[in-house]
Amino acid sequence: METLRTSGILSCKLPLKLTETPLNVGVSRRVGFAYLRNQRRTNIQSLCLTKSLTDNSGGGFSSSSQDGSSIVEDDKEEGLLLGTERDDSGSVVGFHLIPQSGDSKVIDSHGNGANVREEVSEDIEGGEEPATLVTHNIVFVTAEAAPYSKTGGLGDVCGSLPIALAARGHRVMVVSPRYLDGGLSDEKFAGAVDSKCQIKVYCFGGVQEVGFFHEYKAGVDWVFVDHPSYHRPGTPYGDIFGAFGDNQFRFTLLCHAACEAPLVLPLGGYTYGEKCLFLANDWHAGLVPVLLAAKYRPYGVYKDARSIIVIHNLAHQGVEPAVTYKNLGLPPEWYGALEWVFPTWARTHALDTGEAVNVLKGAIVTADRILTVSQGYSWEITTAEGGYGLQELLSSRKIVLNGIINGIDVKEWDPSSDKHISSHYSIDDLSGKVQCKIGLQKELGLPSRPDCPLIGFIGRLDFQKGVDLILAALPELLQDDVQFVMLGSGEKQYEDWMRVTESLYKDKFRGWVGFNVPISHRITAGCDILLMPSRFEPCGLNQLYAMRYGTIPVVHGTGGLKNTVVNFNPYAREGRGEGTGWTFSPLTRENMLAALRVAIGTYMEHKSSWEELMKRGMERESSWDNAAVQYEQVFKWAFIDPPYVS
Ligand SMILES: Nc1ncnc2c1ncn2[C@@H]1O[C@H](COP(=O)(O)OP(=O)(O)O[C@H]2O[C@H](CO)[C@@H](O)[C@H](O)[C@H]2O)[C@@H](O)[C@H]1O
Repeated sequence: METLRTSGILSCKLPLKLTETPLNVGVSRRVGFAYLRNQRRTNIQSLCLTKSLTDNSGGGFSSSSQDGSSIVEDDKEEGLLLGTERDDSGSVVGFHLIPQSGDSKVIDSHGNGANVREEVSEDIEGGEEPATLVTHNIVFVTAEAAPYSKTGGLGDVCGSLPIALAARGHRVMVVSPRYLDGGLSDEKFAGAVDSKCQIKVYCFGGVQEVGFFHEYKAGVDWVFVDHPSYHRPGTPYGDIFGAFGDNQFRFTLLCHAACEAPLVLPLGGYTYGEKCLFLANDWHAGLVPVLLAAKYRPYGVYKDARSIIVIHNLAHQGVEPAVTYKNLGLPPEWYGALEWVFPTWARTHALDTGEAVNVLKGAIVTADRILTVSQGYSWEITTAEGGYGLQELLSSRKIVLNGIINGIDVKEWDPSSDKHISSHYSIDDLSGKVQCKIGLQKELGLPSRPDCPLIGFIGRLDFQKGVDLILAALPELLQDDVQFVMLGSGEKQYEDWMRVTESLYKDKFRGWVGFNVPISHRITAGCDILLMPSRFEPCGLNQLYAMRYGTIPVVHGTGGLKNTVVNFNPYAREGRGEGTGWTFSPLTRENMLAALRVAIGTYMEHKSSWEELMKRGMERESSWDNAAVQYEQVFKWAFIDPPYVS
């Protein structure tokens, strides 16, 4: 089958700088200790020549070895203790360098400076604990990455987690489409230059020429896959007429391109090589683990790579009619991996056999590990209520299923420096918050009333976010002396409802239909309460932003909301109180109204409790640092096991 060729290598127009290191299989497998040392010297020398690296600070530096993991090297020959880390099958999965003393440093392959990385100690049979630094070549594959593209939380995560991992010494690439819509947003891609490297992707009955653009920023290689199908008005997924009909094609291209990128792109002079760790995000990237198993490993490529499917939202699985399987560039015998049969009740007519392909299912049965964005959600997806039909499959892989709560970009979301808000404030001086509230009321044309409780909602207007509950409860809620602002876009019925409600409650309600990041910051800062009645919420970011801005979340106790918002208890800790918001459950209009009314009552009548609530939320550690450490643990587990599909 044509698609089995790793055609990208052959058709890459840019001559690779590292011609002495063939991009073939088994580089890492043949690596013996002596070979490795020599090879590393060669690499480091050429790295120094290419990039004029200097490291005068002592300690050491690292190179990215051709096979993947970075090796921290002491610059004194006699100080070097290097050991290979092997898995059960004897494959090299990492390298240990144990410096004799002093700090170890990691220099990224772009030579843009040294990153001092926390040392990770490993127990070695009860004796002294030498430091072990194992870093990885990580390839994020995602349909969106902020600030280049963002329609929701996926963009936020894939725009900030890679930076956090790069700062910890990993070599990180993010592969995402180069969306151009002919408007102002195209400027976001202005810093990405054409790599002049093109590959051929064999799929959908033909051959597609795909290019790569590249920008190195914040320690990360941002790689944008270029193809005419990404150049059109609308969001990454659709336009005013709905979802694009060719999304399966567009994201198939993304996955094929992402699998080739580490092999063909000499970023900063070096390819990432075969020993990568792919983080495939949601169904759009779900073909990556399948391609590794079906297209590459049978031909000896990516034998030592690992893949993790990161599920941000199980409700979207990339399901299309079974006949489309032949378009995906996969060998026919792998059909079973994607095979999906709808239950009888879900079929549309008597002749509907219910046969389909499900890309996310393919990822779940081929990825080495599965991650979700909170512990709560990692359990929910194994249940009939939260599994969207995949619960049994996910349960069968429970042993490799973990949840890690998302972090947030604490620089972008910082009330003491946020460029989008009218006044700055911090936990030590909250006075600016009321200015933000007044500013928001003015901007939206609401009466300027600093004492009136202002409730906000930000998010997609759809079933997941529980907008129907807000719609059902608002007429009653607006009987009280409150103001309510909503920012969102999505289902037309809700957008229309927002417009009508605004005209009915001119002094109390404002609905901003659309996607507007600066306004989302101003609502987060200006409101007193943020409402999130999500039916399910894998993690949720808005409640994290809200807490950081001293805005109290009132949320349905589900998934990541339950894991991140601690219910307010004024009597805990000998009357000093604890909690950062309110969680209600089960999800009913009455429960939501009751929780809101308790929150409003506390705001009106217990000012000091309210301030304590605000401060506890603002103090909460939400940076990516914690999450990045947990991700590293999962990476480690991924490399301990042999590839799930070899
Ligand atoms: N109209 C608008 N204008 C401006 N900004 C808007 C907006 N509507 C939404 N946003 C922003 O988009 C992001 C949405 O974050 P969510 O966590 O709600 O993610 P979402 O449901 O998209 O993603 C999924 O992935 C994320 C990441 O893993 C999970 O947190 C989440 O639970 C899961 O459903 C936030 O930054 C929010 O401020």
